Amino acid sequence: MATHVLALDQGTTSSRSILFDRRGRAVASAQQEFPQIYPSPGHVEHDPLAIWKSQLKTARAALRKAGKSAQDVATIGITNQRETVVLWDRKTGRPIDNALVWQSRITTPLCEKLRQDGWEETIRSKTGLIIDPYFSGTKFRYLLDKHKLRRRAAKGEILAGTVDSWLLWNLTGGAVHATDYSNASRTMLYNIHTLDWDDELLDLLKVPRQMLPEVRDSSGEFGVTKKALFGAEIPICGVAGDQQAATFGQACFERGMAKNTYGTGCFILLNVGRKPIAAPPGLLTTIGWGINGRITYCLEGSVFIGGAAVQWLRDGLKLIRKSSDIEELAKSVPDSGGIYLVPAFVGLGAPHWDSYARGLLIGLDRSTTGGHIARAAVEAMAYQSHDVIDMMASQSKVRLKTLRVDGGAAVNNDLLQFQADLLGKPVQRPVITETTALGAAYLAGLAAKVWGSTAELAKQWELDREFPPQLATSERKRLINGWSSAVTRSKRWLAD
Ligand SMILES: Nc1ncnc2c1ncn2[C@@H]1O[C@H](COP(=O)(O)OP(=O)(O)O)[C@@H](O)[C@H]1O
Ligand SMILES: O=P(O)(O)OC[C@H](O)CO
Repeated sequence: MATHVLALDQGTTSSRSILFDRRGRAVASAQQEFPQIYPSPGHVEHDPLAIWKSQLKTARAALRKAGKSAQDVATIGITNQRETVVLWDRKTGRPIDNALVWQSRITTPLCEKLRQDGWEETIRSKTGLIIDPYFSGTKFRYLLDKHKLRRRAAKGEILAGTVDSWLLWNLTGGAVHATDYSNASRTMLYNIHTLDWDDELLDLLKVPRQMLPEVRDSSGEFGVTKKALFGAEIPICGVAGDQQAATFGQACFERGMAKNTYGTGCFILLNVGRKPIAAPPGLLTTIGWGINGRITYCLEGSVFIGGAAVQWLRDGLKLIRKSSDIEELAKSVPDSGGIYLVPAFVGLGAPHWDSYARGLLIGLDRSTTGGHIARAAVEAMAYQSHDVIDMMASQSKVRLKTLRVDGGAAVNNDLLQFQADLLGKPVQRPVITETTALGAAYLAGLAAKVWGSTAELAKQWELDREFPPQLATSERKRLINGWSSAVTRSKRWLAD
């Protein structure tokens, strides 16, 4: 009997596949990086075929490593870097151009124009999003304009989608053009109240509905893989954007439960229940997942530079050799010595959304060492996450019950302790931190009846370590005031 679930985790810098058993344990995994393409400053692209080929290769490798075949796999779940868009030809399956990656700022002028024309409120109320090049809508329009494909798109000859749809199309041999609620909610074209592509916004961005995927439950049927790919057909029963999948993998099933993923950036999602509550300033309302047509909504705050600041210390300043060395260097000093690093390297994301802000290191004197800077870089992840979580908790009327954490930098105990200290709330790290892939596996496995209910999944969540807050309120306030004034100084740097 097929008892395993294969998760395909298509990330920004690499494709990963993990095979899970019934108890949610990773049996085997494989990962492959693929090239990042930077055609001009602020513009990032991927080759869609490199995405597909690397994903397929890792899926096959994970099965091989586990000594399993397609017959052992009950279902596949897909999770993906979000907002990144691909256009392809329905007949040939060939991509029209490189994928425009979520980080790309290429549509900044178009977004500026939408803002000037007063679309902010309409877009916010319909989609839960703010106007920013981050989201897919303006990217679809950019590619349609660039290749003059609107007429063919309107006839359904050109298809468009986020990375999940692109993988689904290839996995099913061109039989299925679909996405799930969570990915659709990141396009700036999807109405999160009516649960449909929004005609007014499609018109505004001149995106023909015919090219867009059908939107389905995150946990449900998405077709089967083409037999030639794995030797037998495997049902695909789960799809979700990677941050939503991580929230699901962390078993944040109840209102008030939140997760923070500390990776290149930091992505915080708070489950707010069955109603799409309006987000506080600077935050987004987004769809977490849909199961049997029932939607769970989340508030989201995305911090663009988290662990990437540690990479900068490694590659730019050469203060450390590998990312994990940051821990020892940071421990060489008792505190940051009043140093703050605001890593606004690509502007600031939530809750500030200032694309003109730039990085700032402040408070230096002759006693400053690499240790202080290392500490400031780690603390910056916690400060930025604090700003988002504080805004979520104080202005949304949803009480934060738990903060669960994951991502590559969540191995850093000092970071998590500092986070708990800043929030005045405990932080919980689970045993399994591959929560993105696990979430995709759970969504697929629920639909394929590998697991019976979310209650059963919640029981599988296991605590590795809890970090209780230890700092006095006055000290917490002092630190946060210092941080806030550093952030203020970094804002609008380029604009001025
Ligand atoms: N011990 C550590 N302390 C702080 N940051 C770390 C540590 N180990 C890794 N990182 C950072 O975590 C990030 C990698 O996390 P990961 O979840 O793999 O990222 P992503 O999925 O966004 O590529 C890198 O930016 C790296 O610098
Ligand atoms: O691929 P990641 O982990 O960097 O995640 C990217 C996010 O989905 C962008 O919104």
